[in-house]
Amino acid sequence: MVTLQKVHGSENSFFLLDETQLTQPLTKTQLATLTQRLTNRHTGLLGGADGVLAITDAPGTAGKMTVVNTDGSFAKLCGNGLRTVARYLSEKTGQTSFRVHTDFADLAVAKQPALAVGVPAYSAEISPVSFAPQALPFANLGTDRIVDTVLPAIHPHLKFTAVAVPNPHLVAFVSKEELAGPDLEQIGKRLNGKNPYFPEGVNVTFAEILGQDTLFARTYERGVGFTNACGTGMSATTLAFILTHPNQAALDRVNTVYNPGGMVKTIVHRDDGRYWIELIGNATVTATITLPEAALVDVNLQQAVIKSTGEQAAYERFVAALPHRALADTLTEGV
Ligand SMILES: N[C@H](CCC[C@H](N)C(=O)O)C(=O)O
Repeated sequence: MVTLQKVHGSENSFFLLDETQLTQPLTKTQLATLTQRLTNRHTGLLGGADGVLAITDAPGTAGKMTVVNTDGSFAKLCGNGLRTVARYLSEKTGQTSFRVHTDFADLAVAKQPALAVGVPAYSAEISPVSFAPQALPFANLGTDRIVDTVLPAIHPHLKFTAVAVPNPHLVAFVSKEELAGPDLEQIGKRLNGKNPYFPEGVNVTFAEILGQDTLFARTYERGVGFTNACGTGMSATTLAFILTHPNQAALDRVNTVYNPGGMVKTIVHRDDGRYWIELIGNATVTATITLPEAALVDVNLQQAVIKSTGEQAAYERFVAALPHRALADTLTEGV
């Protein structure tokens, strides 16, 4: 038998699969097929999700995280997901501060004080960071560095910042009206379809500046579409905030980033000239799903036995007490 977890960070939800339970790891094709079925709002379980987080052994770290989007594409990183993987591996190994392996870096994670009763929290290192066109990649935009830059091919007046953390992000600071308007979806769909600018797609975030060190972020995700939160998106947005609004944000200072699913804290660090972002937020497990290994491999979900953990009620109490819920509630996606 195999047990998966339904998890979320800021209501950015995933199925977490520890593949070390399996007699042999899934192939990339099997993982992509499983993800497309399991996360589908109609054919999946528990109303679907925003992706699958697969854990495998990795020498020298507590484990490796692989991120699969709902469309079956693989992502270079997932910030909200990394916090839930950190919790899973912490509870599996008893460690509270360790590294998780990804194809691009071994990332530091740590258990943090709970955000509220019944709302466990973890921090996750978001890195490596690069502004280089080759890192996103982007092309045909008339520049090789996009920081606070108008890109007329994409929008007539918004100023964008493009950064890989290491998955690709395009960020713009907008008004409350723009945040809820049609442009984010239009740009997100266009740059994640066949286009000459971001050939591998890009996560697009619109953020409203609420005050010093305080943002509200909404993301149209590469390979997924709108989600309630995007951890790497909120991390990239905080870095862009510091670079483009230096009188309202600063390195090594705690930022609060609200999103339709809740809230995270971010701190941008710069060590030896290299940026990395510390992402702190909830790691909630809402259910466990148990089924025979053969059924999992064949994506035969009828035999799945689902058990609720009861944690979601505590998370909803925490979120209900947050400011900016009125704005969030107009933007929340089905979990
Ligand atoms: N869709 C993203 C991966 C998931 C990132 C997001 N869920 C996060 O929390 O960072 C991509 O393909 O780059």
